[in-house]
Amino acid sequence: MTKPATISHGAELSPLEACLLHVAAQLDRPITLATLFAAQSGPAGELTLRDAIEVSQRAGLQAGYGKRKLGDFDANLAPALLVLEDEKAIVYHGRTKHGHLLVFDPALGDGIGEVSEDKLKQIYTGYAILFRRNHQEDVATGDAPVSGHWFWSAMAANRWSYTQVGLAAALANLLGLSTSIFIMVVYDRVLPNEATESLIALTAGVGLALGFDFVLKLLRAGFIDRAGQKADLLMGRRVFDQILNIRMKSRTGSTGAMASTVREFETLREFFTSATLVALVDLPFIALFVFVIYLVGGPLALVPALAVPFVLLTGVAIQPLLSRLAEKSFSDGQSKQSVLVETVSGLETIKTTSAARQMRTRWENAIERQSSHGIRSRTVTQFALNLTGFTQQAAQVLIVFFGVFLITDGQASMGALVASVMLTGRALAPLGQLAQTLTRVNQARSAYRSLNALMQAESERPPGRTWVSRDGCEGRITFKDVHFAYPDQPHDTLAGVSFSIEPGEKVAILGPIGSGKSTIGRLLLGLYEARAGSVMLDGADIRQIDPGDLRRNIGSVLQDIWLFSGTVRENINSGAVRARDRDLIHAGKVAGVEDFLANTPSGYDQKITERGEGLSGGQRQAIALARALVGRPRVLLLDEPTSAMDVKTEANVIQRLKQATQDTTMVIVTHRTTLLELVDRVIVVENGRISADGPKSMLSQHARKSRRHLNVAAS
Ligand SMILES: Nc1ncnc2c1ncn2[C@@H]1O[C@H](COP(=O)(O)OP(=O)(O)OP(=O)(O)O)[C@@H](O)[C@H]1O
Repeated sequence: MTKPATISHGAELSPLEACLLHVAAQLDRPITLATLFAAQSGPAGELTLRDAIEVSQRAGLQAGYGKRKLGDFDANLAPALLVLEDEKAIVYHGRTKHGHLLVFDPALGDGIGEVSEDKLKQIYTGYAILFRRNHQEDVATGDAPVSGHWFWSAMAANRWSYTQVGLAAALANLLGLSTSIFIMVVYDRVLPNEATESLIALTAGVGLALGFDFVLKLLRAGFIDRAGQKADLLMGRRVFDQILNIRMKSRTGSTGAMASTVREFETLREFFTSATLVALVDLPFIALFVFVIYLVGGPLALVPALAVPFVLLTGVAIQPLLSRLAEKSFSDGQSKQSVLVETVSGLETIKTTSAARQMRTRWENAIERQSSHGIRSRTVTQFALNLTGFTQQAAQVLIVFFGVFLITDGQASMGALVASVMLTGRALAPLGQLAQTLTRVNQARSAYRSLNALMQAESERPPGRTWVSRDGCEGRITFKDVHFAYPDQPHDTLAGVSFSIEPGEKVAILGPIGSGKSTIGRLLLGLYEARAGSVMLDGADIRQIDPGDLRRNIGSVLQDIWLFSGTVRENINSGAVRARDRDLIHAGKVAGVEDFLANTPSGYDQKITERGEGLSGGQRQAIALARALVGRPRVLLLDEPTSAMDVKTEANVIQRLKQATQDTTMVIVTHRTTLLELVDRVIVVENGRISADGPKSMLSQHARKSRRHLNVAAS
């Protein structure tokens, strides 16, 4: 048996992944490993079929998954990905003259081989993914048609469900006429003639219509639910992916506000998948009811014909007010959420400082505003609701009033009057919910607006964007006259920074606080882009490298350590794609994680709470360091990696790190002289500029001057 496809740092590619990379390369829409890894959502971190389709679409391919017989495959369908049993896959390329199939099988290496149709039939699941290229222009402009608008394309995908809802509503409304007509016929024909047989036949007919109506309503609810589920599936992931891929500079507003915006996805989804929509669908049928009243009761139709526009106009009149109130209540919700998130995440600090009062005041202000806007919104809604109720009842009373005159004049029958009263009630019924529906329309619109702004924010992975795929890297870092300013900052944080670090070189970046040291690291990781100049890895501008590939090759420990809830193992392994146990243990040893895990019964499976609470600062740093090391990256970027460790632990970590990273390019941002043991060269940054760059010995030659200048603490 041959070995499975591998990538440079050892993680194995599944057959599906290898096949997808092969197809994408064949169709000239290459997919980078990083893109592939970023899409994996299977339980064991593997690529699912759904992920495969999503990745293809992002890369500018149209991909369709479905059932297809092996005999149907001809040259037009190549290349196609055939799903085999046991989670295997191959790529179909065509047929030979003898009827054999030409296939790429990742288990057999890079070439294309032949296989007989009968042999393949035994393991083919019957399902395949077919691919087609989007036009190059679509890809270049980033609007590949398959991806479409995050919201409207999902709605469009539901068009059949909504057509069904519309048809069901039309039928239900037609059937709704039956009871009124039934009563009219009973009054006018059955009662005077005592026609019991007709009565039985009519009752059976109406009974049938009511039963049908009941089933239709059930079906309608089912269609709407299905549309909701589909919308969830199509939009939910896109919204979350956008959060993951949003450019740091586009991340505006607080964490709470962003979370609140995303939560509003629920409001939007619910609007399009709830009874509210049904109420809107019923609106056009009012005209039908008024027309039937005209047929039945003649001039009586004037009453609903006037009542309906009256209620509708009231709705239109309160619309701007409701819209303004919905916007306000939306932003109130955001501020409330911001205060809440900030308070909960900073609880320890808030308790130990006098910030509690400040946060409570902000919270109370937000609540007060929300409640006062809520009251106003409810008052307006209630007013409209009462007015509609009043109009409905007044219309029915008026119909009876005029109806009596018409009957006396012989222009209408008793049955026509009763039917008109019932039909008027039915015609005005959808208007009863108009005020609430309008409120919800406005809420949904506010939610859509802010979610759309989030979805339109600049992404690191815009659809259709392709990168040059690079597997490994040598580790040469170059900054060429880099200028950079944070968003909304008037001054450049980095003003013309240039340096070059050779593969395997170890460099410390020193400088006073706020001088721009960490910013250099953020630019290297591609978290922010230089305003002018370029940041390069192995001679390639990092803007040409897939951000995932870039960060996979640069192991980093940032100044603010962030651990997520889960086990120590999960936290460390998140630093690599499918990390192997031996890499985990190696990284844990070097970073000093094993030292403190040795005393725990669960070892690497020890649970960590959110943000690593429950661990000491030094322990958190050790886990973060192990996370940076586990993928055995060619570049290490460490921003104060040991600042919370005691002297002995730090010394041990430094010794082990020195041995483990002999070939690694290392950039350490620090104030601590102890870490200088790891480096050969220092770069000094002051006010966003490089003020010195040279061998480490430069520090001891100018020790006193440097200390004062660089803020380097004595060890
Ligand atoms: N996200 C941000 N938005 C706006 N300004 C920022 C942001 N992060 C940092 N800055 C500003 O950029 C400047 C440089 O910050 P940086 O974090 O690079 O400093 P540093 O040299 O690493 O400092 P320290 O030694 O304190 O870590 C600071 O003046 C800071 O106020």
